[in-house]
Amino acid sequence: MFWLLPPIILFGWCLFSTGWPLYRHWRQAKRLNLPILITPIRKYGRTQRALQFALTRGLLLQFIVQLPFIRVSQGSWTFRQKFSIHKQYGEIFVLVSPAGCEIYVADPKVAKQILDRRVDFPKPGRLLKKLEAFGRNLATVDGEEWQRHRRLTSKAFHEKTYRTVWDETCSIASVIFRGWDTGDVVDSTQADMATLSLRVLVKACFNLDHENDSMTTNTTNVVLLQQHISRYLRSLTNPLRGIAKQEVEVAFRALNDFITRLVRNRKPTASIQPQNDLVSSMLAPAGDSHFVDSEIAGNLFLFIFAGHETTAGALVYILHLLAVYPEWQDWAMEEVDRVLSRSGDNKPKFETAYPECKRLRASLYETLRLYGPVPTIVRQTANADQIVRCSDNSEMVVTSNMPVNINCMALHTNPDYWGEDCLEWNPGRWISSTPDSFSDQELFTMFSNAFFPWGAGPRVCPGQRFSQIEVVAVLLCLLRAYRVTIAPENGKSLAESRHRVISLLEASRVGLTLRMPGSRTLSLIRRR
Ligand code: HEM
Repeated sequence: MFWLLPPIILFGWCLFSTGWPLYRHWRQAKRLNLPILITPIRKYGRTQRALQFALTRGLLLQFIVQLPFIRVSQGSWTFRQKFSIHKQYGEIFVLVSPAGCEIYVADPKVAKQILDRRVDFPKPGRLLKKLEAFGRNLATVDGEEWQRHRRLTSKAFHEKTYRTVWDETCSIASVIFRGWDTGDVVDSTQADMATLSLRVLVKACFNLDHENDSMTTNTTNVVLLQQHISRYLRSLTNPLRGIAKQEVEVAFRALNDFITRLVRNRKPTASIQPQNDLVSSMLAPAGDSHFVDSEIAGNLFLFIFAGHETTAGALVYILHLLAVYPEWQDWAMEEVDRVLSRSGDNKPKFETAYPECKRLRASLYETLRLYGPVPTIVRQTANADQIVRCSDNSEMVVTSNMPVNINCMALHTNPDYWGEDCLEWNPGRWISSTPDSFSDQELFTMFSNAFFPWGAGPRVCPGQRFSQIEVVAVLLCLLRAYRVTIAPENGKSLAESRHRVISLLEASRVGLTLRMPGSRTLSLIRRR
């Protein structure tokens, strides 16, 4: 019988090491007076990895897969489950695991209060430390320090910047689409959109010209820089995904070198010849606030990452969605033709063309609603309890040091706000006139209460307008000359290929941002 002892001890230990913390956290959760969902599976732990393995290989029975605690224990669950868990547990619930308690919020009124109350609900510092390898930056600091970072960086976003974003995007996108127009299939959508958005950022924020500047003399350099960023960021979100340490170090050194050279080149002339861009804004003191070198480096890294990874992701999704839904592509094309015929110019101007592109903006909003790069916005309470008012006017007390996640995916797919077709990609929902009339069409704002792709409140994304202009310019350049379609795969019908693309969209994963696992081949058909 002695042989039974080790497995019994092991089983007892597992039970105790999971059960005891689970019990303590459950007691803590009870104080919140919220619905409780308990999972014995620890986020990022070994059991979660084993579960993920079993789920991806279909090794579990369907009824087990459908258990709520299994549904919230898989990676990227907020994207995959959409509103469904909240439908069962309510718009606000607390998830209890051996690692602790976390509140999930899909109540728009509560989400807005949390994002508005920057001091009561700061960002959880420990999560953001990873983004500080180059120095402290706007996304990783709080309190007065955050105010200083925001003041010094926001000076860089003005109408001239936006005009540069528009012009630069139009010129780069036209070249990319000409390159795609070979009659062949396009399998470089992700790489090309990442390069495009990085080049636009490098021009608009750093005033570096990819053709004339010695730092980014040719396409290869931007592509290389993009690869280093991508490798470095992947290593942050998933250190276990087999990226060799050496490769990460090479990527880190290359990025560090780029940032250091950029600052060194600009420092001597920053005060004599300010260039109105992000680098100038950070080098020039505003009143008595200024940045030290590591903060400049930290912010340059942040803007490189936040400014291109998110927009590139949105572009990849939108191109695939337009290809999957040709009827909405026709609808968007109608607007493009009208905007271009009005301006009578093949080179549409930012000031006149952009405000007219409402259907293109609607297509972006609808894409971000279902495939926004940031599916969850994380906050926590500081050292004091906080009271918030819910949509049903009841009060909720959030205890101190409690993680609070705004579940944007759930907010964006709640049928009460978005209707029964909430899971369909339907850009028309954003336009308030009859679908085929232009005269009185307006972009709907009634959804804005339950729509948080760029966050909200004081920490709302400073690149919101930047990214909208970039995406609209890409779509305008695409649809004025081409139609984008799914390239049928060998031996598959078009319907089957479309179906495969939809499955791929739904297989997206949440890392630092939401990403499709690879892009499918698209093709361009010339319109005229
Ligand atoms: C479709 C494109 C984009 C989306 C969906 C997006 C989304 C977001 C979201 C949700 C946040 C807030 C996170 C939070 O509150 O914790 C954020 C913050 C931020 N974004 Fe964006 N973003 C986009 C493009 C950009 C661009 C183009 C830039 C820069 C040019 C940028 C720079 C930043 C920065 C610096 C922050 C941190 C702000 C702070 O903490 O005060 N983003 N973004």
